[in-house]
Amino acid sequence: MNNHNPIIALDFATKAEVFQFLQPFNEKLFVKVGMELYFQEGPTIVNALKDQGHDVFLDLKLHDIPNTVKSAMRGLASLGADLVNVHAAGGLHMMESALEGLEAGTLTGQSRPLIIGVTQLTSTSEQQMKEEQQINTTLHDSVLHYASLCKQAGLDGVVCSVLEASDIKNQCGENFLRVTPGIRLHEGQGHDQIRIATPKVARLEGSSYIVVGRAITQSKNPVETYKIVKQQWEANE
Ligand SMILES: O=c1ccn([C@@H]2O[C@H](COP(=O)(O)O)[C@@H](O)[C@H]2O)c(=O)[nH]1
Repeated sequence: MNNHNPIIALDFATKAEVFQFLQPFNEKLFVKVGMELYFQEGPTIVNALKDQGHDVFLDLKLHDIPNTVKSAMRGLASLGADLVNVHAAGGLHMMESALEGLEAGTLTGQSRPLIIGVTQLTSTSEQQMKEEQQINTTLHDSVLHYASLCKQAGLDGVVCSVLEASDIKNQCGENFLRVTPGIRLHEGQGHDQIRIATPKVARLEGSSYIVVGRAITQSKNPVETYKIVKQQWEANE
């Protein structure tokens, strides 16, 4: 997996829309398949993207009882995705089971997909977390707590916002991945996201990977916007 490439969230409804979008790029990308696309197109969308040489993050955020998640991960392991995830809120046992399923389902000769845990969604605010989830701490501490739970379960990293990336790096180590959505080039374009940052801030704060959806997919010129995002993300200063 190439962490110089921003991960493009392919939040489209059909395979046709995806390949129309990808056609002008003419290069190997790191893309994310989420629920919208996977639930409509199924596993073949992962195979098709891999056949074109792209790295794939399969973002299905599994969250169920340990046995169900283990069996689901066993099935997902053979699809060829490079990165998969679960909700850390499912708990330590669920995350350990997810990892076991992934290891059991990985085909001989293939490497196991990396697995990360979603801490607090980047669309969640501290007030919302306190009122709706009844978690009585700061959002920052909740994210750090979930990160240490993910590490304890043997996961490879977390999904978090840029705002927590540097403290997770200090707490869990450089090699523990910080995958950060909620990326925007400009203020005031957050849509439903609450904890947002630019690609440049993500780099400075120690994100391992950035996930960028609408800023690229809904821009007038997605290839040009991708280049701007990548330049901010990669720049050596
Ligand atoms: O906490 C999370 C976890 C996952 N996502 C996903 O990332 C993209 C972000 O899309 P934008 O259009 O750049 O907002 C989207 O597919 C989410 O499902 C997230 O945003 N936050």
